[in-house]
Amino acid sequence: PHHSGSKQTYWSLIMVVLMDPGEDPEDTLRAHRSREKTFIFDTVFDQHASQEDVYCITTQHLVGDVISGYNTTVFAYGPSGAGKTHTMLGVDSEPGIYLKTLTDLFRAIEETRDTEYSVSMSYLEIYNEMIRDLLNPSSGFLDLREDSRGSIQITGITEVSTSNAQEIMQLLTRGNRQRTQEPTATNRTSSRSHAVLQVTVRQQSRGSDLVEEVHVGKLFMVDLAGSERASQAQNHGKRMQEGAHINRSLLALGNCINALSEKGSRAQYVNFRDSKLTRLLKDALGGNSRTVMIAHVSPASTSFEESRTTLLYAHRAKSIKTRVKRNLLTVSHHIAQYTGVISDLRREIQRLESQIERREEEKRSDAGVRAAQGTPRTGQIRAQLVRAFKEQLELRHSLVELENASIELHMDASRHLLTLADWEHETTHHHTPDSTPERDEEQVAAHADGDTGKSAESHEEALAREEVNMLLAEQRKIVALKVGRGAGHAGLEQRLASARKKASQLEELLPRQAFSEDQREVLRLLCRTHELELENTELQASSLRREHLLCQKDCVIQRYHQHRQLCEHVIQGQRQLIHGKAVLPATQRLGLSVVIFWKDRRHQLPAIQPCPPSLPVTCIAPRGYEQRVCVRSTQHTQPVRCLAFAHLPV
Ligand SMILES: Nc1ncnc2c1ncn2[C@@H]1O[C@H](COP(=O)(O)OP(=O)(O)OP(=O)(O)O)[C@@H](O)[C@H]1O
Repeated sequence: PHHSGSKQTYWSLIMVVLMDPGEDPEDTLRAHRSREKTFIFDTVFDQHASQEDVYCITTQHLVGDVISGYNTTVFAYGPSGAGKTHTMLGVDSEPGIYLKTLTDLFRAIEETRDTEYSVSMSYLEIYNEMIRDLLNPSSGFLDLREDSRGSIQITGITEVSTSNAQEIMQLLTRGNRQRTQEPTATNRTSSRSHAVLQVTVRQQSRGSDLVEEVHVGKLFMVDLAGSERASQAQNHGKRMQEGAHINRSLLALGNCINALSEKGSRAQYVNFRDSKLTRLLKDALGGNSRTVMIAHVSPASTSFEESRTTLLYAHRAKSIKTRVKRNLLTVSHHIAQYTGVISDLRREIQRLESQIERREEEKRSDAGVRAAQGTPRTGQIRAQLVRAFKEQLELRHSLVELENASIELHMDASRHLLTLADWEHETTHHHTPDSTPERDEEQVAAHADGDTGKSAESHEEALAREEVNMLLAEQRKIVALKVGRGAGHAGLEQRLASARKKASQLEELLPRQAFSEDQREVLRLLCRTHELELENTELQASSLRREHLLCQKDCVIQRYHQHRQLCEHVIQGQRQLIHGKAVLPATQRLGLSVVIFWKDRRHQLPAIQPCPPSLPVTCIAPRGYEQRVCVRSTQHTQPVRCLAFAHLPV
């Protein structure tokens, strides 16, 4: 029942009862074999639901999500002729979800001030496992590719930017006319392909001077081809072949839905690669997307089987859990800024060069000042001077790029080290409370033997360490490129210094007497440009350094936080011992319980290692650790309950 008291109708139906048409209510003997089934969904619409009702309840809430940078998907699923295209595209008098969503999206964007948005859309169909651009059908079949981040791209697809709802409806209707439609036994205008309308919303806001934040929200609206039973569809030849393709991709979709809905209870391999449709909907199905599935069924008794399979699919799809995260891209401005400075300077040089040329031509035509013109040698020197200046610019550009790469590498390495530290913290945390003296002794012995504890080290940790080593090696290479590798391998810095020297030598070579005032002016301008460029570069470098410092400070804060947690954990343990809450193993009760911090040389993080209770205690720091506290005691005749040493890093 729906209440139409207000302007908007609210639907509170959530149950579908699928009744078996072959069932005789009088036949009590077959009652227990009834195929009647009840399904519960988030919402159910009956034949009275308007396009507005369906849109408001299923899709409207996704508009805000897309604007905030989330991936969202709506797809219409169901047998042929059940009304999928009607729901998604609709007709001019009753437009469907496509147009209503886009209208709301543009309205929401218009209402938001101070933020820059750009919206683009593409419309494609998957017909017989081939992708066609519905906005530019003459472009042939397009390729589907997965980029390095795992997101799906369609190469060469037309992206249209428009905010006019009318224009969009025209585009979509025109696009839909290009869609492969054929009359079938079940639908006069049956869509023989899957249609996908993709809307991308980019929201740009300047977070700081250096880093720009970009939220990219994607909305997929999918009108699937109708599933059909070959026997009922009575299709032949081409139609049958299409039907087979449609059914195959829908089967692949069904398999994915099955596998995904069973995830969690038991591990399942989800094969998205079986069809273009599932590859395209990968994120929408089980990844980073808020997804709405609108299942369509016909109330006709002749459609009982289709309705049953559709409802079963939809029911399974309901249990799929996706992991949604906001798509945030941070665009580094470092390189852009430096490149900006350099191209400004290039423009300046060009201006100076044309000025020189212009002046020279003016002088050539002016016979009176011919004497003041430089000799051919002067012209050569001047050309060399400009070349030297250009060389300096190129070198500076390369240096800036190297600096940026080095910083990125450093930050990557820091992140890896923090993860490793976390891992170490976790393992220690894990080992300490339930460590037995025997195990502790084994561990220390293993460390003493020079074993770094590789057996205990997980494969992931080994990989992470390898990655850190690679990053550090890369960093060393960059340093070598910058400062050089001894004789014969001059670094960029050295080359820049010699280019500077060369330029000043050339300036010295210019014959002073033959200098016209114009030439002097040109050189003065060149010098000024040099100075400005230097100032600029220095400013950029210092802001880069500042940001790097902030980043480093973040890392340090995080490290201290981890360290504090570790200390709290130790203190808590010791308190428990003091108050007698924790029971020590018999051997330990008579011995010395010592907690020692070792300082990790590589990333300056403390590692906690309980010592064996047997006395005397000799602590050997594991390889890679710097020993900060060493406890040696032979004095304990009395049982010592607890001693704790905590050596905090400076
Ligand atoms: N709720 C509705 N109100 C009015 N007409 C409808 C409704 N649903 C469907 N129709 C009409 O029924 C016919 C079939 O619907 P539609 O083409 O949307 O089905 P479909 O599921 O997309 O089929 P196929 O998978 O074969 O493409 C169309 O003429 C459509 O206008």
